[in-house]
Amino acid sequence: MASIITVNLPQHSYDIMIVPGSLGRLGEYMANLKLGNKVLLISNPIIFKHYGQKVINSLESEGFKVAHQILPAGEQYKNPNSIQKIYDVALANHLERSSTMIALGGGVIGDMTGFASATWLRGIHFIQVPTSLLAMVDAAIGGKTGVNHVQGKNLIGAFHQPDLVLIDPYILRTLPSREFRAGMAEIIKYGIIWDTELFARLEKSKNLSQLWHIKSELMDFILQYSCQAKVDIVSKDEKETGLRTILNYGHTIGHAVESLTGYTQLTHGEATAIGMFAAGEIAIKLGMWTKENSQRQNALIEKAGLKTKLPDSLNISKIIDALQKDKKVKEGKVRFILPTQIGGVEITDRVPTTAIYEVLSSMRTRD
Ligand SMILES: NC(=O)c1ccc[n+]([C@@H]2O[C@H](COP(=O)([O-])OP(=O)(O)OC[C@H]3O[C@@H](n4cnc5c(N)ncnc54)[C@H](O)[C@@H]3O)[C@@H](O)[C@H]2O)c1
Ligand SMILES: O=C(O)C(=O)C[C@@H](O)[C@H](O)[C@H](O)COP(=O)(O)O
Ligand SMILES: [Zn+2]
Repeated sequence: MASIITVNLPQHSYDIMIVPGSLGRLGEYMANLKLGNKVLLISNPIIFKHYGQKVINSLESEGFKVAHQILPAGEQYKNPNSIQKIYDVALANHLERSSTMIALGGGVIGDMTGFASATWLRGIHFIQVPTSLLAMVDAAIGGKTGVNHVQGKNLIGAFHQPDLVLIDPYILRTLPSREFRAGMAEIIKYGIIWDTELFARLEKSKNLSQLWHIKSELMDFILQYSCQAKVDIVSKDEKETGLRTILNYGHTIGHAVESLTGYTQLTHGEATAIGMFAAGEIAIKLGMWTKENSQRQNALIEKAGLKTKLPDSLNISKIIDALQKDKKVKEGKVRFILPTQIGGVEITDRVPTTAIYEVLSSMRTRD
């Protein structure tokens, strides 16, 4: 079922189109936006092989002049070096202020293309064509763009909203199951921080770990409600001065774990699941939410095939140190998003280090 969600922001509004089979119509949708005719398509080898030519044909049939740049796949390549490569191609192809960069990929390609488009000529047009579940429900929406620093996740970046987000759910058919499960982590996040109806639907579903076990009506519901949750939050607080911070649920510990494992061991969704489990345990310790609710959250995480143990290689003190590099740190204090009920969280800087230490210790596979 097709649907359009409009993101209404003070400076720049745009549509998220969720339309099955729409990838081959990207050129048509873009033509309607009346953007300049030069386009730089950014993708990775895996995704480009599946979908690149279809997208190029669609754009060229509408008269767009298309250049493309393929970047290596993987979170470890989400770095300033890849951005330099995008700039080089933008220069070689004379991209102008009216030109557009298109991200055809998961969150890694989306975040990097967004950042390159935010900074090239101080900002050009940008279109998100998310291909992973995680990017469809989260990364492609809301204008957070950027790259990692070796020591910290997404430390370099900019807010830059896209002109269009085109979601073609059929593309998910080629997504590896591990990546599907990673997307489920952010979907469960919306259930905890915002939407009790979404949470209840996830609870009712027998399987959340494989696309082919989920009925298409449920998948439609999940895409629609997750995108809507993100839009509701971002449209109230575009630049994360308050409410938007709750979208970081599970990311405080999750990001530390990602950077300490060199961005290679865990997917972003897997690290977020670990972070949500930890946040739940910390909230129980502080008397902020019940064991029963925590079990409901953790049952969804498990149903999505996501693990909640820390990788063996990690040292707990190093995780605690790494929390200091989180972007939410304010006046030297680490801020956590902790659950208080299903559909509600609180932002707090009052988490004793001992509580973090105890929880993380309990999450090791060995003592
Ligand atoms: N900007 C934001 O608001 C935001 C939100 C959430 C996450 N993120 C970022 O997004 C990134 C994670 O995104 P991700 O989970 O999409 O990872 P990803 O971009 O690395 O993609 C995951 C893997 O799936 C493959 N893939 C993607 N779509 C495919 C398809 N349709 N068919 C076959 N293979 C496909 C990719 O090639 C890649 O190997 C992280 O860097 C995270 O920080 C950003
Ligand atoms: O859009 C947001 O805001 C989020 O926090 C969404 C997160 O899922 C996402 O991983 C985001 O990139 C994290 O933001 P950061 O500011 O902590 O890097
Ligand atoms: Zn995330």
